[in-house]
Amino acid sequence: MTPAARLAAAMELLDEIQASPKPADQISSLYFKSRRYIGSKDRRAVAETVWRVLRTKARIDWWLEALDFPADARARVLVDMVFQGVKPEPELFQGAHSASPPNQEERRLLDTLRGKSPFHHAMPAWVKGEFPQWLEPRLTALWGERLAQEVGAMRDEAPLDLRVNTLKATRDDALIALKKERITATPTEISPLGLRLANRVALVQVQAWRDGLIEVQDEGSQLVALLADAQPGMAVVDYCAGAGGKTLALAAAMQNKGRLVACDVAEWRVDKAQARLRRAGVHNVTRRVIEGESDKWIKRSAASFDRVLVDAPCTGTGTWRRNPDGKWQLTEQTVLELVGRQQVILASAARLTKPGGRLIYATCSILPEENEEQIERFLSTHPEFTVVPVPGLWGELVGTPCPVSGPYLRLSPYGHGTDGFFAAVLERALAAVPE
Ligand SMILES: C[S@@+](CC[C@H](N)C(=O)[O-])C[C@H]1O[C@@H](n2cnc3c(N)ncnc32)[C@H](O)[C@@H]1O
Repeated sequence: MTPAARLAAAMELLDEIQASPKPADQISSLYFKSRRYIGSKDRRAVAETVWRVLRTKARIDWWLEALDFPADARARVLVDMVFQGVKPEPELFQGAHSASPPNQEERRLLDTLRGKSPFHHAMPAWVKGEFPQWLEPRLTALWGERLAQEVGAMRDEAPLDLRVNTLKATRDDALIALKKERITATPTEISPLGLRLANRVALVQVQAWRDGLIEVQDEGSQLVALLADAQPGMAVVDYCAGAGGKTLALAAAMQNKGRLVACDVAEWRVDKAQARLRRAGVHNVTRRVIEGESDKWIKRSAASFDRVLVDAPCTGTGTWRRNPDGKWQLTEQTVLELVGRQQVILASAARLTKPGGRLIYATCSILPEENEEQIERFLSTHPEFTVVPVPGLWGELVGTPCPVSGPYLRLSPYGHGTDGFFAAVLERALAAVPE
């Protein structure tokens, strides 16, 4: 592809992303799947432009509005181009599959912006920080003076983290295997099982991944799984298992011994877990599609699990580094709906916990209403559960210096270099609690 064709493709893909309510990565993979002639280098270059525009959309739109210019995909890519210091030379708009050359208005826009910093002192915090305006009061209440740094870190691209599959390798084994394939990785600081890659790689081509020595998992997610303290021989349920990211980690902690049930309402997600489990050499997992809270299996299995992990559906506000488009689709109404669903899911899953067993609630959200407030509400209606403070568990279960001092695990890209995560560990009383 010529640079001109790449530019045109970026405009086209961005346009498709903006026209669809589906996540950007889904639209992007459909786009490239239906254009097999686009090679991997070109794909990477086009995606890089599109993702950069999504990451800096508020800033770009602020400039477009200030200059009285309609904000569409083409204008956004042109503004990004000028902020990248690329001159709109005629070759960039010539030849097969190129976009049309900038018209007079567009030329004026590009001339005005040339050499300017993308940041302007008059930009409000939500524009500089690239988050929806309606979230500003909540994020300010959450982070106060740290707001700019916290949201700044959420704008950056996330690193690629791997979890070492202890069923097949130690962290040192995995490091050596990766080195043999000329892949540079460094041990993560908080998770004892994590490796962070210096550069993005296509893992399907990596033998260590194909052999199941490593799996993609954010460091924060690894820590949540470790806090669940799933042990060999236990009965464990991963209640919102999805495609099995945490199931795999739980199975490794259990050394393949005991019973691990991975359930979810979405059959297609549970199906996706199968190949991952096989690759990882996991054989103590039963996958189960449930109908929802009224599923008969839940009733039948009441009070029969030592560990119940609820990795609840959430706003994903902790994963903005990976899904920069998600934040622009989030509404207050969605938050409200999710909080309601989480409440119902948590109460339903709690029934599965044995007396003396533990219920672990986690989200990849940073919002207190999905996290601390959710737990407080649950505890007020479930007196048989109490909080087990994370710092007291950390030494034995994780072993690195504990990153939090409060009762819950709360991680953020700025504070910990992980995705934003929350986890609470609750324990069910051995005997019934009097009313
Ligand atoms: C955050 S994702 C889980 C990610 C997964 N645990 C992992 O580590 O890869 C939340 C999951 O909850 C599932 N879910 C949504 N509503 C549910 C319900 N009522 N009961 C069980 N699972 C549900 C979704 O299908 C989704 O897979």
